[in-house]
Amino acid sequence: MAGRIPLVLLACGSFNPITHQHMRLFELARDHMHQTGVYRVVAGIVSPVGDDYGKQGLVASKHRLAMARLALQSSDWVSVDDWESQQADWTETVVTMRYHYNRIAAQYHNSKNLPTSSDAPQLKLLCGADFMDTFKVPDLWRDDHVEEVVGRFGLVCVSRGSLQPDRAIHESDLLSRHQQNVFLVREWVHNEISATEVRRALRRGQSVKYLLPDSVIDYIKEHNLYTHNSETKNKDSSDDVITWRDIASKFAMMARNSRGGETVSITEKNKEFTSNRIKMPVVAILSEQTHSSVECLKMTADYNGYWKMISNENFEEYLKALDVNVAIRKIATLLKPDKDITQNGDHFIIKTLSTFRNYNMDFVVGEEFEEDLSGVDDRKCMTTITWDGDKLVCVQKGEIEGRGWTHWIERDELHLVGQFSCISFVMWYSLPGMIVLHRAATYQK
Ligand SMILES: Nc1ncnc2c1ncn2[C@@H]1O[C@H](COP(=O)(O)OP(=O)(O)OP(=O)(O)O)[C@@H](O)[C@H]1O
Ligand SMILES: O=C(O)c1ccc[n+]([C@@H]2O[C@H](COP(=O)([O-])O)[C@@H](O)[C@H]2O)c1
Repeated sequence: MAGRIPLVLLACGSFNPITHQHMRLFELARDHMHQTGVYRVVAGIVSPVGDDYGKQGLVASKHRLAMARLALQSSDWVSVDDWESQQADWTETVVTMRYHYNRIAAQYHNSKNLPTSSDAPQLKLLCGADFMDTFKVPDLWRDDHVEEVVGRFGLVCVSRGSLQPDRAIHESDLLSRHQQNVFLVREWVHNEISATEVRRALRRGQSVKYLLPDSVIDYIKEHNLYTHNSETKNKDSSDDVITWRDIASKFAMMARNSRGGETVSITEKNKEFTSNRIKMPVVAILSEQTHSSVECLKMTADYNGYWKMISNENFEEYLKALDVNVAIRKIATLLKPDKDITQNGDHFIIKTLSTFRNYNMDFVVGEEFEEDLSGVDDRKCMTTITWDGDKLVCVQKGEIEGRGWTHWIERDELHLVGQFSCISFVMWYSLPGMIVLHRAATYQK
């Protein structure tokens, strides 16, 4: 590793409490940065946010620091730093980065026995994909701060669930401009440990063993940390106190966890909301203009997943009406194609997979595109998919009138109805591992 740039990774967050996955972030990031052939990771820092952050259920920083220290006893390169949490007010991330960068640079310059060829260490922010997604929440981050975080320092971002950080970069001019300084790390072992879920389990008296180190579990028990009472800390006392931070954290949580239907609704316009609970970098003024940005945060149902077909009604009739030849019809009706759906906001990739043929759709809701149905009935259509509430409604304009389909989710079942003028088919999918009883009558057209 001689000649490489020494690198320190800094992770900022609540760590409420620290989990195994927080620590995995460091290991994944270090491997990735070593693979670049450019960097040599020399240290990692966990920096828990101060108590003024005001996030729901945030226990005192002395406990979050103590738990992080216990957890990281097994690491010989990652440590916990209390500077951020000791500040009188909530501290913006870039301020924490500047502090650590200056501290590390001073140490480097004061060090007597440095090889002359040694480069000064760099500092990069380590985060999960949900953290990077919060950059786009209106008025949450100052643009010049994001510019400094990614431009001056740099970001190492680890994938989380179905969030697509490469798309977030593509859609942001600022992030695209500094793309060479944003390192995306793919976590192949999907690990959806979330501190929120850990706290929920603890409140319910359920086991969190193997999600957290035993020493942290013992600490939580000893100090009776995560209870129904602690979770109400910083909870809105009044419905009309809405801050951008509330919206941001709700948005990030929904993006990560939502399984349908959850929305952020702002009922009052042109009203100024200030928070007496947390120090805000901005005062959120919900004007007509910002109201519409909040509307953008609405999450519709989450279609992500690998869906197994469990029922298929009237499909042969439908294919027949589309003039699909008898041989293909026979094969198609014997198959049970699965749906592999990747959804990132309004961007969808729907793969229909079978042993005979695969059919892929890649679309953005609301944007018309030319759909080539080769392998289905070999026609072309101008296709637009729109939201009708939580339903995805597809209109396929072309030779056949009234052609289209509708997808929707009920509990853990995905439904598909395809139709044109007078004929329709119904398909029904479940996530693997679910036991679903077939109640055809309920779903007949
Ligand atoms: N399972 C995970 N995969 C990838 N990144 C994660 C994961 N859990 C946490 N992180 C990242 O760790 C950092 C600190 O996270 P934080 O303390 O907010 O924990 P969290 O599990 O995200 O909490 P919460 O459940 O309350 O949102 C953030 O950058 C976050 O994106
Ligand atoms: O610097 C900012 O403007 C800024 C805006 C929003 C969030 N942050 C930081 O991002 C982290 C988010 O942590 P969490 O637990 O809310 O996911 C936490 O360390 C915050 O201080 C920072």
